[in-house]
Amino acid sequence: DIGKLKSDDTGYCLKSTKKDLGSSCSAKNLEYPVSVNELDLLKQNGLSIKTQSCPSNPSATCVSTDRQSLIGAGTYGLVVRGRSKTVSFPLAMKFIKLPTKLDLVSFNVAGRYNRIDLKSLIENKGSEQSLREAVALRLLTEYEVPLIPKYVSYLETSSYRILAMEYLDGYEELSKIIDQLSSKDLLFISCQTAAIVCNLDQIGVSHDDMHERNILVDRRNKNKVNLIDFGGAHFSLKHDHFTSTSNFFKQPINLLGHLKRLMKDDLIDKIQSHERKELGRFCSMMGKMVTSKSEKYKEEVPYDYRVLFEKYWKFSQTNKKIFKCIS
Ligand SMILES: Nc1ncnc2c1ncn2[C@@H]1O[C@H](COP(=O)(O)OP(=O)(O)OP(=O)(O)O)[C@@H](O)[C@H]1O
Repeated sequence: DIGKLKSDDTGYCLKSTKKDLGSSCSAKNLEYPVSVNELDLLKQNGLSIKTQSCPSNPSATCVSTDRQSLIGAGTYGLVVRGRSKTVSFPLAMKFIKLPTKLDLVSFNVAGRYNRIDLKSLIENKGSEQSLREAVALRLLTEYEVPLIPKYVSYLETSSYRILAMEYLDGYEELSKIIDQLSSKDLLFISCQTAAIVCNLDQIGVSHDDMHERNILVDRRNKNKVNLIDFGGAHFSLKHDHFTSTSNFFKQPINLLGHLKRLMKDDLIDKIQSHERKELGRFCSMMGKMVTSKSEKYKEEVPYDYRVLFEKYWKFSQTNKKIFKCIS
């Protein structure tokens, strides 16, 4: 993982881009010192991480970045393994150093369980303010949207913003394995991604940073997909923003290229052109297709979408209205 990182002027590690492949990030940039108070705060919240002495100052304590602890480092922070007393699954804990220019959102909470009030979030108005990614994951966890890391906790200290979420154990970035996958694998992975996107769309969340690095795949578990990195997520209930189109059908260029080759008759091109005319059409057609009880209703779904949904991507919907891809 360290091999794919690079250092930049500000001293943060950045994910490598195509241009800087091979550059490395010095260990100093992975130094995240933690104070006794910060460790206490984690403990009070039932959270724990592995620590080590800091490489540049062995008398200080740092977040451990050994092989077992380090998950990765993105543009904003370090992601390490952790544990929580309140959940049974392992955690991915994202540490973001301050001051980092961060995208925060305001919202209110309501009800017995202090759930996020979606309307206040959409309007970006409310008494609470938090990191966009933490709010998005918390909202999706509250709505029980599957195939997204579950939100566990969010803490702020004088040096860090810390997001604790479910660790996706055994998953790999699609970008790293895409060339080793069969046509059948790619169809199933893209189908699951489309289902996730339409589940987000129903709640009013658009990911807005869809690319193969953020699509994680578990090859040991029937190519199960999870979507990560909600730092650029947006909230709206117009149902016309994402929809799969502006993101899924445009951004993961490599995946899209594969799909174009796999699906006959320029199907993806045709659907893209429908989507350009009417944003939101893809997810509404998916909904129509899964709720059509008879062939007669299905005939109302335009031809290109029917071919896509009957031949390549098959969906069902649970009683909680969650779209699922049928393998
Ligand atoms: N919940 C998770 N489970 C497993 N791995 C994760 C999880 N979240 C993030 N990662 C890994 O940690 C690394 C950094 O995460 P992420 O992409 O969220 O960081 P970022 O700083 O927002 O990155 P970006 O540069 O894409 O904005 C990635 O390599 C990703 O695969």
